[in-house]
Amino acid sequence: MACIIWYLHLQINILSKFSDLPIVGSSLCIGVILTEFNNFDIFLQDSKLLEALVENRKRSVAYVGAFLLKDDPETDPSIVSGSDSAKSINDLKGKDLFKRLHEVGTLAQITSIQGDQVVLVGHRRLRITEMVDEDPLTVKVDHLKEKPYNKDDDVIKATSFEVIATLRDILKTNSLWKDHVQTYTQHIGDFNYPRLADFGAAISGANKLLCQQVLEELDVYERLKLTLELVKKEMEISKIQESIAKAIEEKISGDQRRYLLNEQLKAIKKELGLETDDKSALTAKFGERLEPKNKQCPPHVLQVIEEELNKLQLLEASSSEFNVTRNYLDWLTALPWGNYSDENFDIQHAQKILDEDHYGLSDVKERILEFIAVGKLRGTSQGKIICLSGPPGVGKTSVGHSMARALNRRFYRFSVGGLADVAEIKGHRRTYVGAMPGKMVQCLKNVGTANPLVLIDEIDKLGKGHAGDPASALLELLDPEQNANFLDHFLDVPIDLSKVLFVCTANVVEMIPNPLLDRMEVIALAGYITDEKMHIARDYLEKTTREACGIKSEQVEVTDAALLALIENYCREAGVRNLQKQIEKIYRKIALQLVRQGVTNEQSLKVSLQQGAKQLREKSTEEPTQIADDGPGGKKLEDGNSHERATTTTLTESEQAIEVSLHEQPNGTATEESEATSHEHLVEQLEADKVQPTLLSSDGIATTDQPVDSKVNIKTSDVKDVKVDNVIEKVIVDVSNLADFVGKPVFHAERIYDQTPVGVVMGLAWTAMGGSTLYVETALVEQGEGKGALLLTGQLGDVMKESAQIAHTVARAKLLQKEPDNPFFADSKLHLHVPAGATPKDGPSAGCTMITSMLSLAMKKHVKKELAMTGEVTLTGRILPIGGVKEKIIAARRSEVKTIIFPSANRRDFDELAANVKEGLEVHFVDDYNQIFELAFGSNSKPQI
Ligand SMILES: Nc1ncnc2c1ncn2[C@@H]1O[C@H](COP(=O)(O)OP(=O)(O)OP(=O)(O)O)[C@@H](O)[C@H]1O
Repeated sequence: MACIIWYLHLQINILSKFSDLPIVGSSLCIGVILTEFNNFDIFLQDSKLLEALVENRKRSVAYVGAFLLKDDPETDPSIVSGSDSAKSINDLKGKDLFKRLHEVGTLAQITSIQGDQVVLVGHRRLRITEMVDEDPLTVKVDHLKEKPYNKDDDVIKATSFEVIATLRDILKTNSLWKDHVQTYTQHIGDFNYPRLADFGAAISGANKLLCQQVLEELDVYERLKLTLELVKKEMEISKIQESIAKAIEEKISGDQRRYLLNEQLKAIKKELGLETDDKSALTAKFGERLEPKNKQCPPHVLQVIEEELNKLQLLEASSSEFNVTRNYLDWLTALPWGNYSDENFDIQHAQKILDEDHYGLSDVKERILEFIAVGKLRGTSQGKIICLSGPPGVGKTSVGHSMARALNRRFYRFSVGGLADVAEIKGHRRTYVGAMPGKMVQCLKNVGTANPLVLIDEIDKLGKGHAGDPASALLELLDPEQNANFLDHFLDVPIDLSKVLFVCTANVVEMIPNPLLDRMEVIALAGYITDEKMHIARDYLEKTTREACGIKSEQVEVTDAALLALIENYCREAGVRNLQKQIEKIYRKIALQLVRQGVTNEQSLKVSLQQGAKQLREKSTEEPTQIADDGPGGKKLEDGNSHERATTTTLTESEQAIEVSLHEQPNGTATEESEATSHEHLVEQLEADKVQPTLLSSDGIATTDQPVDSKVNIKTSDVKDVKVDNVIEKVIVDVSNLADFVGKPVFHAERIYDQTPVGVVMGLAWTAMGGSTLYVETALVEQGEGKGALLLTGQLGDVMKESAQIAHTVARAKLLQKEPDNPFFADSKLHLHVPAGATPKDGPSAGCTMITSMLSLAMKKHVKKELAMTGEVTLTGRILPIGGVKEKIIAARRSEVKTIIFPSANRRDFDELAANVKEGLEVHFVDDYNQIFELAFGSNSKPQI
């Protein structure tokens, strides 16, 4: 008992110290989980308590009691931290403190005291019985012992094992527990069940209230169960901790990996020069690009480039501004500053190239040569804008191309047909998203020289934009006065376009905006007459098409008659594009025909080759005798393979059948005897079939040559390599089979009448598609006094309608002059029609034709046969000039007109025409309608009865 008293005494002091423990925080748990295997540090703030402890220790009383406080905010979740109760814990003394203590606590040994730090080791359980002193709090206690238990109880054993196993598992996964491992392994022999339960609970890190439960539990089995619960919970926490750690580790390592890979990628890109974002790489790239043109590059451009490069360095690589600047620099450095191709002013060379590419067009070629000659004398060819005008397909674009070739300039073509946006020419401002420079800057970048030949196609079809006027922008571009400092909106630095040679093309010159037209040198390409088309077709179109189709000239023949028929019946327009299409059509069909033939040949060849090779191999093993070839050029048999290579004979069906029957000999091998018989039979068959073997050319197309004696070839084929002469299989396109290639004629003769009836006269018209003939027909609708009137049909435009009114008046005056008593016009309602009704027509040039048609009806006289006329008429009967003389003459020739009447003012145009265009025509030039009257109704014109 003395011992107990001693203990009690000690513990009174210790307990009083414990009143301070809540302040120290971590020491709270000590009150619950102190075991003799662990040391715990606590810090005491209560000086009185500390003094008492030091005093006790000096007296070798080194034991205290440690108790957990009730309602402690750290242990009891129902107490909100910072509340009044939590705050006042430090101030608790005496009874108040006593009431707040849990009854069961731990007897702890003080192992050291350093300042306010006290190190405790727990030993056994205590229960408070009564309070002895208030400050420091001193209490009486009972020592508690576990309830007796059966050491061999299986359930207790099993539970304890489970606790141990769980603790081991936790130790494996949780590194925090490693410190405890040592203690655990050191004292493993000292463990009994209650101590194991205490140890497990002490290191579990569970809630202190739960630990207090373990402390208060005196039943060993129950205590073990409680501990097991705590360590199992700990195990789960460990697992969660592990998975959290793993996930975080993965995330971190993933990020790190990505970072590393990115860095590597950057390094690789840089190494390969692909690094786009790298500013220094970009600067180096632009610098490198600019290096060769540095000297020729204008200083103002160099300055801008330098400024932009500096700006680029300051910009964030991911910013949009950076991309804009980079794009801008890209364009700026890509332009061929000061890089010119050497111009060739050699007239002979130019003539050669122009003749090489185009037939005829002598006047056009002459104009181009003149232009080059001027360039030679001046040393430069800029300053002029050439406009090639004419109907479609007359070669405007290709003449432009030839010009570039002749002058040794790079060629660039762009079409402005329907172009309505000025930005297409002048570029967009850089600030817009997706901004692009204009066509000219694109052209310069594309061609890589600063003096290309730029062909602006379809300039007459320029659109009218709501955002600016493209014609005005073109003016700035084309005008030699302005284009030395052409300013593209995107580029924003002046570019010198004065060295660029501009060639425009147009179908109708009148449609070109006047200020533009004013600056142009118009060269008209009128269209081709039949004779010219024949030459173009023969010497140019056919040749190029044949090559394009991979056909050899000896395989095809298109006769002159077929070509003529093609031109006259299918391709009557001014240009030759349609003619080109038709020729292509013919050649495509021929190509198909040849390939089909070639494929058949190839297949049958394979069969015969296999057969022949097999037979030869058999033969050469059985009968090595060499047999001379009796065909021309035959060779001695060397081996089966050489035979296989050389044999190129095609067999007919019957031949193949025999080959197959040979092949199907029993045992798979033909006997020598049966072979001999079979071959004889084969030869007979072939003779009967009149087989014409065809030789395949290297490209798989059957080539043709001389017919061969199939008997000789086949006879030798089983022992020798066969040398078969080619069979001619020329495809001939003639008038008779032309329709098989190009279908039925599309055009029928423009001539409706052989001899025009009374009231009908042939006129000549001009359209954007070239010239054409047209009839003006006048008929009487009704007659009666004062009924004179004029009805018009045939989709006539306003000008043509007016022209008809004028014609009516002039015709009336002329009739009055010629036949004063004839009241025809005053009393007749006339109907004037111009076929074809579906085609809109306009213009004043049919004036004289209309008058003649009306007079013919009035006087009931035919006009002269094969006569056509054109000319505008004034009210007084004067004849005014018209346009498109060449086109009209070409159209007249097509309609087999022999006599043409033109206004006198057009004589100059006529004289300029080539002799072959004028050939065989009787052309009259007139000033006044009276002259036409004489020519149309001359002495041989008789009134109709
Ligand atoms: N005199 C000629 N000699 C040889 N080939 C010609 C001749 N005239 C035109 N061609 C050929 O006719 C085809 C059409 O010519 P191109 O495309 O130049 O016509 P275009 O007048 O520019 O037509 P569009 O007004 O429709 O643009 C080209 O293949 C061209 O080579």
